[in-house]
Amino acid sequence: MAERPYIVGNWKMNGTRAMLSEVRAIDRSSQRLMKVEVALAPPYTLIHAVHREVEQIGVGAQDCHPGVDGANTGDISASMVADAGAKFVILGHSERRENHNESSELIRAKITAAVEAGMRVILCCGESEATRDAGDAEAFVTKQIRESLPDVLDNPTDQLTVAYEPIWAIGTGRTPTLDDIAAMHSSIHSTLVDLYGEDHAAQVRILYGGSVKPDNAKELLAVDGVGGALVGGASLAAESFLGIVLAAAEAQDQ
Ligand SMILES: O=C(CO)COP(=O)(O)O
Repeated sequence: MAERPYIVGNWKMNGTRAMLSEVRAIDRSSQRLMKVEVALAPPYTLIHAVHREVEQIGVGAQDCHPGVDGANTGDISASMVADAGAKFVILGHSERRENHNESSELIRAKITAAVEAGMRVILCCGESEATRDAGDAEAFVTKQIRESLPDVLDNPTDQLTVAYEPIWAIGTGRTPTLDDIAAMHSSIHSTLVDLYGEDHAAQVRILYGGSVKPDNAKELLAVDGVGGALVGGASLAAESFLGIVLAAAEAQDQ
């Protein structure tokens, strides 16, 4: 991978202001790990507070509405999260696809809105266990990526990160084999080459997500084509998240 590994914490529906002390600890320690790019995606309610707290690490959102403004009670637009301090948005997470019936078409509209608001996007993709067992995982993920990416990405190098998160590995303590991860990341890279050409695709980091912990991070991050990790549960405490950041720095040295 061309760039530094990228370790992103997705706090999901967790976190109150009491957790800002964890953010401070993550930020201050990440200062010593210049080899790794670190970011957190807290819930909307904490984006601004986290943004004000950090000096070294990035801050992002977990979603945005595809519209610009208007009568959408309870929704938050891309420019609103950008105004709160977010520099990127996670889109297409399987929890949103499942719990909110988000289609690839809607995700495409959200990516467009995020990019137009000047933000980077982490596009999530990943198959269910049934799809993997049927031998269709790579075809499924390729289709998800092709259908979710809009034409507006004129500069994917700066605008896009892809996160491969097999649904059955999220929050379960299970992970694919290292060979399966390598094969999927290679397949995703090929899709990006088809879409954007070799030079651009080489710069788009492909993260792995799903039960990344301090004790498995080093081997997962050493897999060919893995450019970082999208971390759920283990990002909620500074100690475990920093363990993963440290593993990324070590994997980089090897
Ligand atoms: O969904 C994830 C990150 O977006 C992964 O969650 P866990 O790390 O808790 O498995």
